[in-house]
Amino acid sequence: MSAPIGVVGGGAWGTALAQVAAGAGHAVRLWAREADVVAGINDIRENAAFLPGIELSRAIEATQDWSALADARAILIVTPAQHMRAVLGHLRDHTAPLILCSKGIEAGTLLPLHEVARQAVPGAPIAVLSGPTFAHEVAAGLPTAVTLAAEDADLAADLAALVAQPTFRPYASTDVIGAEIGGAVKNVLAIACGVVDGAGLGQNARAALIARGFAEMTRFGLARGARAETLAGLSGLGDLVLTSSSTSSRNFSLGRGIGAGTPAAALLENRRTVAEGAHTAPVLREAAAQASVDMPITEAVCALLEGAPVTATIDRLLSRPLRTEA
Ligand SMILES: NC(=O)c1ccc[n+]([C@@H]2O[C@H](COP(=O)([O-])OP(=O)(O)OC[C@H]3O[C@@H](n4cnc5c(N)ncnc54)[C@H](O)[C@@H]3O)[C@@H](O)[C@H]2O)c1
Ligand SMILES: O=P(O)(O)OC[C@H](O)CO
Repeated sequence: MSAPIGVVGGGAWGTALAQVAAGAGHAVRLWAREADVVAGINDIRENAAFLPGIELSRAIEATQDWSALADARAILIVTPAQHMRAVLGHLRDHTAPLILCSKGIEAGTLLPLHEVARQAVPGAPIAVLSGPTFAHEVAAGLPTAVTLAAEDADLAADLAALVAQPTFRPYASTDVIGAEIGGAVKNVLAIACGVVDGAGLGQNARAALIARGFAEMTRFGLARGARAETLAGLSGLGDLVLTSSSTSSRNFSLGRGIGAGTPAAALLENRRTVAEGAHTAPVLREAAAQASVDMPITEAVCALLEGAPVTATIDRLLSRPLRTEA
């Protein structure tokens, strides 16, 4: 039997990716933080806390023991972005490739996650997997495609082949920063689209916001070294289209609640699942200021998360001076 695939993170996405890896024929070791998640996966083949209703493969063994990942041939990292550095501290001496599947930018350092991983696990090759992927659809075997990026083109192709299934098609890329920026920024834009929906501003407004949001993602991405074609691909525009129009998105739903008049603080209090856009927005605003990139939609989302009134925030966005589209 070949070496197992490791997965770190027993939330919805880590569990769905464990199911994908098992479906691709691998033994899978899934490290989860919660004892109830580990017990549920091993005993009744279900992650009732984060991915209820999906029968999980017997090839998945859940654990809270870091040493169970020692012989993994590759490890998928799927914790919330702001916890990634702390979690990777447990893997410091690993040399197997790490595939980062989380979406965000580290607060404080403003580093993209692949640079966090490079610092935290210096001996491991780093790759990024990102794209339009609602966990429950992927776990149910519905089809999608993702970007799998590594600086080394051969590594990207090898890792893509390792996790591919007919219903899970990774497209290899060498644009690591591009794959990361699309996923991080779309979560913030999804909150904005949810606000438009919750406030009843109509479908034209949402389409305009998606287009101007994509312009914002592109400006920021290009300033940080991303390639335009990656931003227009699966991990950028593809994921933006998905998340900005569906209540299956935690970020869109958060925005919808804000738009309908519930304070952001109340919506964020005591949640067990993560809406990454709420954590990414202030970090993105700071990173954009540092790069001298204008991101008015991101600024509006930050204001709403900080408690600004919905109508006044939308009015401010709509009354910006007219400009050219390019
Ligand atoms: N759910 C999806 O459909 C999906 C798809 C693609 C990418 N992602 C990304 O994957 C990442 C994980 O999201 P998810 O949906 O699996 O999470 P989730 O909302 O289902 O679960 C929350 C996760 O956070 C973990 N957590 C909470 N506090 C923690 C701490 N202090 N240290 C370490 N871990 C902690 C929990 O153990 C749990 O795994 C996010 O960056 C998300 O944007 C999610
Ligand atoms: O539920 P969301 O908003 O975190 O979105 C999940 C994934 O990122 C979609 O690709």
